Amino acid sequence: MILLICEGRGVFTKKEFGQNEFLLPYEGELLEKEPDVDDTYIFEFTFKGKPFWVDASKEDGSFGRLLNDDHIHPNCRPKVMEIDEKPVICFFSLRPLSSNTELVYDYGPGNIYPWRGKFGMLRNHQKNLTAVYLGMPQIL
Ligand SMILES: C[S@@+](CC[C@H](N)C(=O)[O-])C[C@H]1O[C@@H](n2cnc3c(N)ncnc32)[C@H](O)[C@@H]1O
Repeated sequence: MILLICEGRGVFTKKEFGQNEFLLPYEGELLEKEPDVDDTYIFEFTFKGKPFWVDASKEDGSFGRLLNDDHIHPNCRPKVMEIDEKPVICFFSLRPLSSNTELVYDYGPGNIYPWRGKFGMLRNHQKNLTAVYLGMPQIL
């Protein structure tokens, strides 16, 4: 995990991945009712026609909750998997990824993401320049 100037924390690969490879899960509390908390770390999805939410607001040391948004050049995507009859959100690579690549996915449509303006575009082209190391990165 690395701290970025604009986005806060971000998750980077520490090895190569092939296309469509499993990367990591989005861990948190699985809920069948919309939680009444700040939605920063809430992942909403449908499974078997029903709405679900994963509440990852707890700082539990997991990485899935720390992936940033890039709706223009996402390099991974969340997929709803079924494990023990329960839905689990797993991220898969959209293309081969080299080591030291920030994992980013498209948070979805909407005008609710303030960074998707001028500065978001700037970031997409200057990513290498805005990344700074603060502490030890962790291995995925
Ligand atoms: C699920 S968290 C991602 C991890 C977050 N960076 C952190 O440090 O905890 C979502 C939040 O990250 C930030 N974020 C995500 N993608 C971003 C982007 N492309 N540009 C700027 N901020 C972003 C926003 O503050 C957003 O509310």
